[in-house]
Amino acid sequence: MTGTPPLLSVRGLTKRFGGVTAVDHLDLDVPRGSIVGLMGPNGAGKTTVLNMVSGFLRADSGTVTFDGTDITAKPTYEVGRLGIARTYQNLRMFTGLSVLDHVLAGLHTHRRSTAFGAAFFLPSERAERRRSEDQARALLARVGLTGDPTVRADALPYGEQRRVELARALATDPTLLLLDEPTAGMNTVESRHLGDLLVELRDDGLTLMLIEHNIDLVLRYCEQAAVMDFGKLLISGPPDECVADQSVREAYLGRAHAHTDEHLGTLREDRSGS
Ligand SMILES: Nc1ncnc2c1ncn2[C@@H]1O[C@H](COP(=O)(O)OP(=O)(O)OP(=O)(O)O)[C@@H](O)[C@H]1O
Repeated sequence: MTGTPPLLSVRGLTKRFGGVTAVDHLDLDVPRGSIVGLMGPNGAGKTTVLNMVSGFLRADSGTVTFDGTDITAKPTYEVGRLGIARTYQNLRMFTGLSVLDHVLAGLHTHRRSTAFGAAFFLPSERAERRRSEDQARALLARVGLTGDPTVRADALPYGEQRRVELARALATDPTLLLLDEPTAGMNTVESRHLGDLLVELRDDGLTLMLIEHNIDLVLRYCEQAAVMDFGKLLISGPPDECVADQSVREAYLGRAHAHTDEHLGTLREDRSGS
């Protein structure tokens, strides 16, 4: 990987909300074909970074470069078209929509059908629809969802809804996948299955950046970690080195407890009081 430019490169990225500097001159690289774990205590600025990279939020300053293209000011749909997909911390299932339809919605951007063809249900449209459904079913199988795809997505257990979201994101055929707490609400076994799936996706050529609080998963599945605190990058590098770093321990545990290991199973320290 050395010598290859990173797939995603963030430089001096800054976002303020009123008096809060959510992201503060952040520099971050995501190497091609890697899984990068973005960590940090609650409120550190991680989701705001994902929001800026994916075009949901406009940066106050700094740049985001994706595959050699400056995407800093690009809107979400254009960022998506260039090959970045994301999932959300809070699930966004459409009420009443089936599992299959969620994935078809992701595939939609790649379908070549026309409004005219769809309206008159031309044979080519029927064939296209069948192809899309086959593709959607294959994607669902890929993420480990083998049940009836015609059931309502919002009726599925939480962990399975996360998988639907992943299938929807994969349906857009991304180069870079951004995942905001993909294992939230999953037990250890489900989390590890998801981690194994992420490695398979990486092996298939995808690059992934995930916000993850579970240190076990970051150590197990990520080649690189980046830890934020108060909007700034504390450290980036091999996950074991990041976790062992004193500043990281202090950020999570508070200075007084930085010498203890007791909370490092899941690094999640809520400083917001919420
Ligand atoms: N739309 C917004 N308006 C105002 N403040 C915001 C907004 N979004 C984020 N913030 C603030 O910016 C800071 C960083 O928030 P962000 O959600 O990016 O943190 P995070 O590291 O993702 O936290 P968590 O792990 O809890 O999801 C926090 O202080 C948060 O309250």
